[in-house]
Amino acid sequence: MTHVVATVGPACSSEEALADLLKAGVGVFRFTASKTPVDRLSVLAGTVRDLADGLDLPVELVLDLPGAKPRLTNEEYLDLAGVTELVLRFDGGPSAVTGPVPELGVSGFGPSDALPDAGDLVVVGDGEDALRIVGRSGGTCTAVPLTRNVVGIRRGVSFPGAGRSGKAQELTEYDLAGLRAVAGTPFDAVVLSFAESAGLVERARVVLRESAGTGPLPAVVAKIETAAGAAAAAEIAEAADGILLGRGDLLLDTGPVEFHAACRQVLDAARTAGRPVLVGTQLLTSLAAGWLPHRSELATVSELLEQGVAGLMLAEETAGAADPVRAVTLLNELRTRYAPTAVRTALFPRRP
Ligand SMILES: Nc1ncnc2c1ncn2[C@@H]1O[C@H](COP(=O)(O)OP(=O)(O)OP(=O)(O)O)[C@@H](O)[C@H]1O
Ligand SMILES: CC(=O)C(=O)O
Repeated sequence: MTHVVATVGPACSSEEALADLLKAGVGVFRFTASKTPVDRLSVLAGTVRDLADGLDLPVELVLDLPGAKPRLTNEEYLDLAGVTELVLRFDGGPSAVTGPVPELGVSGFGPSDALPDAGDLVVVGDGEDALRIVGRSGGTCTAVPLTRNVVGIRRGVSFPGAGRSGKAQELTEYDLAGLRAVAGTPFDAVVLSFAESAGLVERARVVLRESAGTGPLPAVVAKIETAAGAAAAAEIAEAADGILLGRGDLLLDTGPVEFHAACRQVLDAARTAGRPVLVGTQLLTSLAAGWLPHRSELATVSELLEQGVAGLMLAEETAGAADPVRAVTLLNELRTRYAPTAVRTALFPRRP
């Protein structure tokens, strides 16, 4: 059975909104630790579990750990309309988004990392916005916006051409702290972002085992979202309990031409290893832009349902868009039409 997965965010964090999503067909909630500390997410996850129990509906709860990715540090939205120039500070310090020249801190750059230079492009989030660097002085760049949208909170940033794929990856201090905090929380699974090797999954399991003692372990889901991750999908799928195909970041890394081949590589590897695969990002985002969804999104979602993927994950559609219930309702209707299976099986049965 294909599960409807919803990302929790500002558009759906009230109890009423979460209950509405459960009633509309959400079977799995994803909590992103890139935006909110794990202890607060654990409390919210407990609320969702209680709501589901009260409605007598099954639910699984997934904690998504962000991995190493440069991010903006802003705690407030930044409307790019009317902004002609802004400052990017690569020391990870706080942002100041009000004022004629907004300042955005960027975290995730070490002292030896090469900074972008004049002429380079900075892509914000999944590509909703882009900036062009026009000058650099030490660790600070000036940039001009190429788009006019509203920049969300702590969005990831990427640097096309710089290629993050293949960078040696370790669990970050933040992810390690998240893994240590998971024991005893309601989470059924943790997601490791930017997985590019089986080793990352194995190291995470060791940390989980150390902190869980003899208690049950959450499942470990590897999020594959780089070309290097797709190339290593077979070994990652063997090691992990499930795969999340993160199409948002994947496109930023592969570029548009290799994107489809990389997605296929991941889906094939998960199927061969017999692991559940969730597919996420920009499944029904067009619903927020107009009344009817784009035909290409409808076709992709319906095909993924026919293929029998284990889950389809809404991100911005439920976390940030105006009408999360509408997106979930449509996904549920498509599921009934294209993947009609009455039997619900848990995605992540608890490991001993
Ligand atoms: N506080 C929040 N918590 C979760 N999502 C949020 C929040 N505020 C806004 N959102 C929006 O919800 C969506 C979740 O994005 P996504 O699933 O890509 O998570 P992410 O990987 O943490 O994001 P990013 O693209 O910034 O790396 C985005 O559109 C994001 O802007
Ligand atoms: C979900 C996610 O992180 C992505 O699509 O990149």
